[in-house]
Amino acid sequence: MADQWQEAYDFAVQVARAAGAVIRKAGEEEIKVQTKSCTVDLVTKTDERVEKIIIGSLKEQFGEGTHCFIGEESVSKGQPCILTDKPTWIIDPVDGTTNFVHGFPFVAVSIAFAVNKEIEFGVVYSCMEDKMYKARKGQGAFCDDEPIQVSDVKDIHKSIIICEHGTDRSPETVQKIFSTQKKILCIPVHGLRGSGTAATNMCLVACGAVEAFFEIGIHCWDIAAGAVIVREAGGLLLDVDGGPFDVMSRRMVSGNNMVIVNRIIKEIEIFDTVRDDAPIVKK
Ligand SMILES: O=P(O)(O)O[C@H]1[C@H](O)[C@@H](O)[C@H](O)[C@H](O)[C@@H]1O
Ligand SMILES: [Mg+2]
Repeated sequence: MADQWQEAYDFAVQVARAAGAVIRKAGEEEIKVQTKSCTVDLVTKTDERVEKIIIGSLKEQFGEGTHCFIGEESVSKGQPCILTDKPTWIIDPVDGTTNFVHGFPFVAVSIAFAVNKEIEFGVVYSCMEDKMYKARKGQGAFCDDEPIQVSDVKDIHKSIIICEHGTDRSPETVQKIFSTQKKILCIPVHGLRGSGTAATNMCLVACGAVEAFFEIGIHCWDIAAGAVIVREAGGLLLDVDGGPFDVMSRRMVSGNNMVIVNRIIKEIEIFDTVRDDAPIVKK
């Protein structure tokens, strides 16, 4: 049953586009900002509304009960964040909420679909740029229906690397993040960048605009769709310690080839995070 999930893939593209239109419209109105885990972890009514629209449409299309859902805002309200073998949608309704709040024009809808814990397809709609990135396992990666490919640069000195700062502002963590960035910048590389959305960053790796993107502290909904897009564009993903990529681990290096990725890994100062699927400890 080679094309078992084609309908779901096509539908995800449609849903992401519609969700992006809602975000664009909401960006023209007054945005009320609230916080989640800390004062720099922002959320808006649009994040919640768009997640409801996406999950509602998917349930209507595929039937309640047959598919599982992991959505950023549902998890923050206490829904489980466990990836099982069942068909599971992994959704970030607004990746780049801080950008959205500030009018910084990189905001993405990220929708991934996993079966047997493997990501079958991913859709990232960069809604302010109106760019639709998508990939299905074994079928290549696309931006607006044009095939995309990672860069062929092997010399780290000729690379651009994306790194983000995340939302953990403890001085020890910030120190490690800046120390890592300083070491990479001084290799030297051509430049460091960051769009403020992990999903978009991964698409920038996939289309060859940058050579690598790494982050500790991201969540499965930030990177699940991007992961299959990077792989299908010829890139690779690893854990920040060089081990296998684990979508629930909150750590990831994505890049165009092993030479670049291994060189980045050498410089990363790792700090602790709690896995997305860790049991919730009641206080
Ligand atoms: O919370 P949203 O969905 O906007 O996503 C996160 C980004 O994707 C990260 O790369 C980024 O570093 C931030 O942690 C940001 O929170
Ligand atoms: Mg996100």
